[in-house]
Amino acid sequence: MEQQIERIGFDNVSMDFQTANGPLAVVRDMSFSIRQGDFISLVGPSGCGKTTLMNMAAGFLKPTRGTVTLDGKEIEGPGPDRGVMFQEYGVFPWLTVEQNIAFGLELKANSVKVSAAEKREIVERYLNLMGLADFRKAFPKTLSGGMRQRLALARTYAVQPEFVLMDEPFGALDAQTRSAMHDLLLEILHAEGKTVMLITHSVEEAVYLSNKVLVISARPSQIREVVDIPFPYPRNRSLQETPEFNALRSHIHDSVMREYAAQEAQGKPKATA
Ligand SMILES: Nc1ncnc2c1ncn2[C@@H]1O[C@H](COP(=O)(O)OP(=O)(O)OP(=O)(O)O)[C@@H](O)[C@H]1O
Repeated sequence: MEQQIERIGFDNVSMDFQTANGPLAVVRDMSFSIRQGDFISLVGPSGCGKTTLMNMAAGFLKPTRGTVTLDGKEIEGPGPDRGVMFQEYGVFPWLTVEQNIAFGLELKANSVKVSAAEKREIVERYLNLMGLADFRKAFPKTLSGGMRQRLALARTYAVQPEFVLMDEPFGALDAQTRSAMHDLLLEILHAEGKTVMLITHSVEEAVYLSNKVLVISARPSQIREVVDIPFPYPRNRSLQETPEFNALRSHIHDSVMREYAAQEAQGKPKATA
């Protein structure tokens, strides 16, 4: 079964940061697998190390101990196989909408041959898919928040990464736009079959989008719970009205709140770096 193949593996991973107040143990002995086709969400208290874990998968950070692997090989750095989308830095303000989408392709062209015609076709495809075709010459500052987010998604997707790593990508959006982005994302994933790692503070978002939710504990973080989300794809909004959805949501919510309380009890994070 495709679903069972491990693609990204965290094997006994620990991360300590050196801070002005001494070493800070952020991640401790964490092991988990992201399998082909998974949509896996990480939820947990603020500052517990979710971004740190994503940065390791992206290849921006190496663990202090343990290994993070891609198809069994240790991850040594970033690559076009992993598209990363952050909340704030998804788009370049000095490039137009179409230039932003094309940007990743320029980088990719260094490693994989992409012809000019192919590039145009990919840019067109994502302009249309994201409803941005009429804004191709616009600069990001003239777009709404939702449009900018769609642009960021288009840019990440245009490179056609196998993995999409997203850190709170919808955090700044209003509820309606956020909800529309969820459905757009599910639609694209259904069409293109990607493997996704999402960090979110919204338990509802995690349950709606994922097939697996990892509840991360207070620091030094470990996996408190792995919750399988059994709803088949494609999903739609009516799922959120079901008792099964609500039961999972409140279970995960309670679990996260316990970790928030545990982290509060440890005192405020000492690191300011
Ligand atoms: N380069 C660094 N040097 C020192 N400390 C760091 C560094 N990067 C992160 N930290 C600390 O590690 C902890 C975990 O940070 P991280 O950003 O991974 O948490 P998070 O779970 O993503 O938080 P949030 O949900 O608030 O975004 C924090 O206390 C942070 O201050």
